[in-house]
Amino acid sequence: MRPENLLLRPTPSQYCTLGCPILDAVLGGGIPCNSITELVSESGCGKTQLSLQLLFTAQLPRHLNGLAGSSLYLYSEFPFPNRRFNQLVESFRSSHPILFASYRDPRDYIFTRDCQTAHDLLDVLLLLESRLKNPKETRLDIKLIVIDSIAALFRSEFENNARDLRRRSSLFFKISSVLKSHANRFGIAIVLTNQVVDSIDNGEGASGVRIGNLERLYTSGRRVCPALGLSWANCINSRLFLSMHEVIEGAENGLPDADYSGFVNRRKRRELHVVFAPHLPYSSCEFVIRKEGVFGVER
Ligand SMILES: Nc1ncnc2c1ncn2[C@@H]1O[C@H](COP(=O)(O)OP(=O)(O)OP(=O)(O)O)[C@@H](O)[C@H]1O
Repeated sequence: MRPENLLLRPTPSQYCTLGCPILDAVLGGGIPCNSITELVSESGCGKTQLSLQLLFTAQLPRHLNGLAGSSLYLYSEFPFPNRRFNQLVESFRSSHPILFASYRDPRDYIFTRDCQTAHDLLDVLLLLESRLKNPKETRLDIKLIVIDSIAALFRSEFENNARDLRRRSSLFFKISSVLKSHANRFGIAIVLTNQVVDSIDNGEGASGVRIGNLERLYTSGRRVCPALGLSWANCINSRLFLSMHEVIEGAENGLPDADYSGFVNRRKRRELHVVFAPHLPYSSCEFVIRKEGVFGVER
C-alpha cells in the first residue's frame, strides 16, 4: 500500500449514536460500522456503562442515528449486570416513548451470551456467520456486537513465556480477522472493552513505541497502558481511552479558609479521549454516568 492510497480508503459511512450529541461530536458521529472500536480504561471508569447504552441506541432508526438493528453482548466478566441493564431499559423507554411503547420491549432486540475463554469467543463468532447471513430466517438482524471484556478472556489462559505469547498473538489475529470480516460483510459496528495495566517503562509505552495521539495515558494518578500489548493494538481500528481523576470541588477557591466547614465535594472527573482512529483527529470530552445513562459534559 502507498501512503496516498490511505486517502482513498472509504471513511465509515454509518455510525451508531451513543445517545448523546456531545459524545457523538467527539467521535465524529458515533461508533463506526465496518470497524472495531476499543474502549480501554481502568476498572470502574464506565466501559460497561457505555457498552450497555450502545445496545439500546443501536435499535434506534437511522434518522435518529441508530442502526435500526439488534445487538449482541458477549460478556466475559460475571455476572451479567442485570440490575443496571433493567434500569437502562426503563430509561430508554421513557426517553423514546413512541418507539418503545409497551408492546415493543427493547430487550427483545438484545442478545447476550457469556464467553469463558478466547477459544469460546472464537467459536461463538464463527457460529454467528451462518446466522448473520440469514437475518430474516434467524430473526438475528445484528448491527452491533459488544465484547466486554477482551482482556478478561486472555487473563488466565496464557503464561508469560515465548510459546504462549506467540499462541496468544495468533489467537488475537484470528479473533480480529473474524470480527473484521463480520463487520465488513454485514455492516456491523464492533465495540470491545479492554483493561489497563500500570506502565513501568521509561516513557514510550510498554514496547518502546508510542501508539496514537497521547504520549502517555494517566488515570487515577497512575500512568497506564492498554492490556494485551502491541500485537493486539494492531488488531483494532480505533482506540478510545476513558480516564478518571478525583477532583475536590472548592479547592481551587482556596479552601480550607476561615469559613471552612470541613466538608468538601470529592467527585470523579471522567474523560473520553480518542487515542487513535483512522477517521478522526485527537479529541476529548468530560462525561458523567447517571441513572439514565452516560452523557458528555459541555465545555
Ligand atoms: N445507576 C448509576 N448511576 C450513576 N452511576 C452509576 C450507575 N451505575 C453505575 N454507575 C457508575 O459506573 C461505574 C462502573 O462503571 P463500569 O461498570 O462501566 O466500569 P468498567 O470500566 O466497565 O469497569 P470494569 O473494568 O471493572 O468492568 C460505577 O463506579 C459507578 O460510578
